[in-house]
Amino acid sequence: MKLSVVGTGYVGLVTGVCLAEIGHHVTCIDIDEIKIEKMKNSIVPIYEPGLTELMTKNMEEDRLVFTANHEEGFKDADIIFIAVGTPENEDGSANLTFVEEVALSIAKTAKKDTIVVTKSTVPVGTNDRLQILINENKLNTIKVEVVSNPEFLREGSAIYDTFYGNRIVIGSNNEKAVQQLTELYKPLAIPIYSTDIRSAEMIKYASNAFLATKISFINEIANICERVGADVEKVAAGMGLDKRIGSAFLKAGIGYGGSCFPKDTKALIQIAGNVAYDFELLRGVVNVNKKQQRMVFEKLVENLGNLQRKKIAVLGLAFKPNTDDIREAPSIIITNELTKAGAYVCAYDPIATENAKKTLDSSIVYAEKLEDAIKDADAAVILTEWSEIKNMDLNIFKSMKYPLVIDGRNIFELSDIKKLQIEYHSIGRSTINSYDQLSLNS
Ligand SMILES: NC(=O)C1=CN([C@@H]2O[C@H](COP(=O)(O)OP(=O)(O)OC[C@H]3O[C@@H](n4cnc5c(N)ncnc54)[C@H](O)[C@@H]3O)[C@@H](O)[C@H]2O)C=CC1
Ligand SMILES: O=C(O)[C@H]1O[C@H](OP(=O)(O)OP(=O)(O)OC[C@H]2O[C@@H](n3ccc(=O)[nH]c3=O)[C@H](O)[C@@H]2O)[C@H](O)[C@@H](O)[C@@H]1O
Repeated sequence: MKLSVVGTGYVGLVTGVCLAEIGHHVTCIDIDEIKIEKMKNSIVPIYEPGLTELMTKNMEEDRLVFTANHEEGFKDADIIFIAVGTPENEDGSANLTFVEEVALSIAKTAKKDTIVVTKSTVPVGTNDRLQILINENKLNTIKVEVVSNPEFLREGSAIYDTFYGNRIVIGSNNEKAVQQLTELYKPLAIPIYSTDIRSAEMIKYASNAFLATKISFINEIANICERVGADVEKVAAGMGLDKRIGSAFLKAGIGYGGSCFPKDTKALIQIAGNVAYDFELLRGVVNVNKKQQRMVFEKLVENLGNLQRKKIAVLGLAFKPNTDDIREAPSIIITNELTKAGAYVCAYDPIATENAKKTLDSSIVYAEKLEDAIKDADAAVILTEWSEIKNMDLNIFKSMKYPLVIDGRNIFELSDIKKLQIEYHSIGRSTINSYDQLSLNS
């Protein structure tokens, strides 16, 4: 099939490349001409494991091309995927400007019957409105069928998720369109769940909101564990053994970040609000997350006191490992608080530093190596569970001025930490302070 994918971000580019890999001819379109030029030269503009190799392979095998010109990109398309951003408006609702621009552009330039597949996360009712928008603005006598096909991939494992996802959701009342999409996805051998458009749109928000709820729930449990002397890691493991609960998304930490959970939870609260429904539970989830994102900073102040001129090593900036994405990363909030408090922040991230430089306070210094960030620091905070940080030689903490470590991701075993002379605080687990004990004993 001949496909076009509009938007070459984390979703669009991965989708385009994977669809080419299963044999389709794909044209990826983006308004960002610099991005398009890069991709034409086999440069992937984002960090996503495995993407460069797969993209280059499919370009060489003539199944993948790039253009900044919508008309050229739509010319031969049997199916057009919309994968542009739907960022958050100030009131928390989803900004549909980019999606609507693409729909209008399809209406004005498409010259053959086509299916328009919305992969972008859009509020319930949006696809119906896009259908009307296209029908009312069509310049050619063609049939355009709008279908909802929400995306469930995760950054950092986007290619794996595309090939081995749990389900593909197709929302449409048009049997022919569903059949054509089923055919398109057949080589992936992933179960297809076909439903009406509005339910498909809601499945996306409900799924993200549910996962966010699990995270806020376990974070609340973690905060209680700290006060009652239980260990959240053990609690989560014990809970997860119950298949009805499941062990996924029960990792306590510094709250969820990223380009989707924060915006999609707020958008769903808005979607509910628009029909006069107060989604109380989800408001709680969002508020708990706000509180949790500040937790590392608060633990730091509690244990170090005044942060003026203190060197704080910030280990990890990306919102999760294996991505360069720092959109809504807890590191933004924490480094802001640190700089506001007069601390000298020395940050290290294996991949996300370039993006961080564009977003974080200009006073932040970026270390080339993990050990450079830690050396002579008054405290270190761990914000992303990169394997490089997880597997670091713990003796590096000896080079700190005072070995206070606040681990926001519970990446170290307490038994390993006990072997060091260190003051170690994590989330929902007991504090280890062998440094003070040792200094008292000596
Ligand atoms: N990032 C993720 O892991 C996931 C994102 N989603 C959803 O997918 C959508 C896209 O997300 P991302 O890929 O993260 O976005 P992104 O921000 O990484 O990329 C969006 C791309 O669209 C391009 N664009 C904007 N307007 C355009 C236009 N008129 N024509 C052509 N290109 C245009 C931008 O230049 C940019 O390259 C969002 O609705 C998001 O909620 C869904 C699942 C996973
Ligand atoms: O709509 C989206 O954009 C995507 O959002 C998430 O994917 P992603 O944001 O890439 O990453 P996750 O692995 O879900 O992590 C999100 C955040 O939750 C945090 N998290 C995750 C799991 C956990 O147990 N605890 C926890 O704090 C992570 O550190 C991260 O900050 C969903 O997992 C995807 O299914 C969805 O497609």
